[in-house]
Amino acid sequence: MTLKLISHKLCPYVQRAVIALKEKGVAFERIDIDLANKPDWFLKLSPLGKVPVLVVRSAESEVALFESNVICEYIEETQAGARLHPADPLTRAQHRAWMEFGSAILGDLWGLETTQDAATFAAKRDALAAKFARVEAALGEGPYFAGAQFSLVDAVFAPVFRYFDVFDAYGDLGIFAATPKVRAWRDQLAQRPSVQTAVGADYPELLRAFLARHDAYLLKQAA
Ligand SMILES: N[C@@H](CCC(=O)N[C@@H](CS)C(=O)NCC(=O)O)C(=O)O
Repeated sequence: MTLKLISHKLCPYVQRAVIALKEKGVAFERIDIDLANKPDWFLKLSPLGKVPVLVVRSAESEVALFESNVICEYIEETQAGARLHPADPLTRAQHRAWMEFGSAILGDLWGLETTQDAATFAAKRDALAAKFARVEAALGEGPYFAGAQFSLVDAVFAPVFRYFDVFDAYGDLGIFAATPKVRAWRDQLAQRPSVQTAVGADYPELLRAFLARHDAYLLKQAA
């Protein structure tokens, strides 16, 4: 079986799949596409025209999986290596719920990036801080979401935090001020090799250029 991940260099949903594959030590091919100019072959594979897509090829078939959390689950179920889900069904279900929460937070983050006025920016920032307060309440003693064991919840949140690394360069957004456990978790994830290598060295530069294209309030604040 071969695995091919259709990717975009900035996409946090792609990164969670990359982190899961790297944590498992699985070989895969990564193909970056331009989302502003999607190739026809990609549009045929991806029903919503979104990355990531994982193309699973065997002697019998070639299947294109979409939806990042589904891709992570498939990787966990089929690949050897470290277990990225807890064995207990109830705890596993809780983990899946927090993986969904990680996607919801990304939606809020997207709103923050593309906001162009101060009042909307402040409201969105506060909404995001409130969501991280819920994460704070769910965290234990660390270092990872579930304690000592790195899990798919960590794979989902690591790229969320990585976005903030770039925002931090533009001043403290105040989002993590009241969430010390989230801050410690974020610092821990930043040291994980799978997380560090999930994006290229050009990531910060590409993200800044992306924000500039969206005329983000965030960048104006820094000017
Ligand atoms: N629910 C999807 C979201 C993926 C997603 O939004 N990907 C973005 C890039 S980060 C995308 O492909 N956008 C292209 C578009 O919507 O045209 C998942 O979890 O895989």
